[in-house]
Amino acid sequence: MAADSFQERTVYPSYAPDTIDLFAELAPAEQPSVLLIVDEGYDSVAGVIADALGQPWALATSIEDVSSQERRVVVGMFRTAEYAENDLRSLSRLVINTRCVDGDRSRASASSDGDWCDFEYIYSTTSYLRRDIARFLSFVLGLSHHHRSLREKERTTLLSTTYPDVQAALPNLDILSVGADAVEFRVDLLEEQLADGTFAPVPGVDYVGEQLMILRQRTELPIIYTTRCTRENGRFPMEDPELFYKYLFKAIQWGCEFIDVELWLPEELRRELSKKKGNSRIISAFHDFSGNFKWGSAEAESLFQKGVVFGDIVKMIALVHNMQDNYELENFRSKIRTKYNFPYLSGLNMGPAGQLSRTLNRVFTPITHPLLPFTAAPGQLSAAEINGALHTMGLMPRLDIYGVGNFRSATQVTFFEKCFNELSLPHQFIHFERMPQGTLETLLPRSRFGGVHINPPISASAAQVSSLTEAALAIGQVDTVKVCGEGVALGCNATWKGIQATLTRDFVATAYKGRAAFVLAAAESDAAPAIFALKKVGIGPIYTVGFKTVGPLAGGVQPVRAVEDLKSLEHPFVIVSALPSDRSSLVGPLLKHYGASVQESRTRVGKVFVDLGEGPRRSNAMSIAQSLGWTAYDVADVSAWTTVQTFRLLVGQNVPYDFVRLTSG
Ligand SMILES: O=C1C[C@@](O)(C(=O)O)C[C@@H](O)[C@@H]1O
Repeated sequence: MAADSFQERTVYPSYAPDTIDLFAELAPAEQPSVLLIVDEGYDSVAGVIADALGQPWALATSIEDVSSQERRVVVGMFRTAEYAENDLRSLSRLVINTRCVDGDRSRASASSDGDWCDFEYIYSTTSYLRRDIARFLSFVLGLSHHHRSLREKERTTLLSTTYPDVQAALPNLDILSVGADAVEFRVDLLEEQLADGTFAPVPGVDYVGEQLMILRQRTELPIIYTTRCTRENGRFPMEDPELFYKYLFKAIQWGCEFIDVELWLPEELRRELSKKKGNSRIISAFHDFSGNFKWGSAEAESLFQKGVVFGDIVKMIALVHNMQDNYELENFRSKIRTKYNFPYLSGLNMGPAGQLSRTLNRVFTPITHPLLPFTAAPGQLSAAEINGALHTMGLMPRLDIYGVGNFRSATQVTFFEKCFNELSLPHQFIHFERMPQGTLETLLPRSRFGGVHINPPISASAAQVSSLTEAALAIGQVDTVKVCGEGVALGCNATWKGIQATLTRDFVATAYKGRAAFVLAAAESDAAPAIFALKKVGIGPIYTVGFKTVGPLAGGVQPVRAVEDLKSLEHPFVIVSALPSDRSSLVGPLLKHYGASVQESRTRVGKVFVDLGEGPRRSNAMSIAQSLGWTAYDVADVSAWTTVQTFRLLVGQNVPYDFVRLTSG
């Protein structure tokens, strides 16, 4: 990119609620063609990866073996096979080096050097393997939506962790990351203990990879990978810029969502990282600790111009001593928006005098937490402190957020109150058991009305809202009404998002592409969010049992009228049951019917069962599904993901799934 090409950058809408959801967006074009390099004795990872992708797999001992496989077959080739780097490239497959850190380390290979592989997957079989694999693959295949959903948020924050060993963060990570949109992994602060008891001056690549793996297994948040140099309040030595390149390039290969690239690094290195970044995004970072930095200077503007060449986000941070510097930063921020049309400036002042800027910045504001060992920079604030300050300044008015319905109401009230408390949000959660007709009309005009979550949902045609999201319209149901601007109420559906998040927790979206699904329900309305979610992941034919689909969701959906029909239908990859408890005994026989006939090949047993039914179940469908080797989720899994979505829609803040599970009992 030429030095002045920032003017040609794509500019994204600063705020667009989920109206941009289109079926085509998530449904991937085709199944990927993947080659895994595996160590002998560790080849079972190829089966797990293939299963997460919903593709068959095979092992190969030579390049010729790989070439003879169909492209959709995930091939695991032993590292010991004879091959040259060019051979790998000529296969036109996505090459992923795998590295297990369990057990006898001497048998596992060290981290790879160079770019002979596209990505490197570091794993441990002891816990969370499947969820971690699905997340990694979704990201490297470009199927994750972190960047898009961050773009859509009005304010984003990053949790600035400062651990010498991330293991120490794990017990508190769920609570630490309430309100955070990303977690910063400070590579330079890691302390690797060597065999002689001393600490490595720079943590080794293998150690860093393992620490990253541990962190990623415990948070669904995107990672910001940072190698902060000594001059900018970090510990990475500056003598050798190549060292930074080596570690940052590894971050790309490890599938980190964001990498922090310091602006002082030679242009060549920054260009190279930008060329190779794939789906990762670059944060161009500049810190000034001199205490003399002037936001109004020509230097500040030219630093921005330099940063934006290879930076998707530009971070500029200066140590200040005067309140005036905050006003100058705000002028600078608005100049960057108007003159360069660039909304992704993260501009901050460090030191106590700069704290105002930490409340006004909207892009990846670093946050600390009282449970962290120390703050990563002078003047850093917690999410609670920032929210408190915003409220005091009148920038975060107190809102009344309503919850309607009796199902799980007690836990929902507790959950919202806990989050408001933890984040020092000024809002109030008000709960009604029922919503008599006309309630919404009376709530909407109230000045403090901040939105409502309605369970069970109301019909989209009856919702008295200004507009509907595409999802709410197609599903025909509104479960959340949020306020977007004065007097504008948007009717949304969060349930389908909860179902979609559940479906893609252990499987990559491509696994669903073109495969069949069965949906069981007593009425279309009970199944509509599931059908929408299934269409979003590109599922093939959907067969319905117990109801018929009419209206916007009917395309590609076919009712099963008689048991004999089953013989002629494609075997399902997914079964979703939304049956009420008194009819839930229908599910078991269907699962058994297809469970017994899943042996298409030894590699394709992975199938998905989702039980959306509430209340006591007549059958133990979950255990039947699990005993047949299916991945099974119940309504509590879906509800937790739906709560994550609802909280985000209504309050604009992120809460981790595990925190929701924790607080919901
Ligand atoms: O760049 C930044 C911002 C920061 O320096 C701060 O001022 O909060 C903290 C660092 O961890 C982070 O990498």
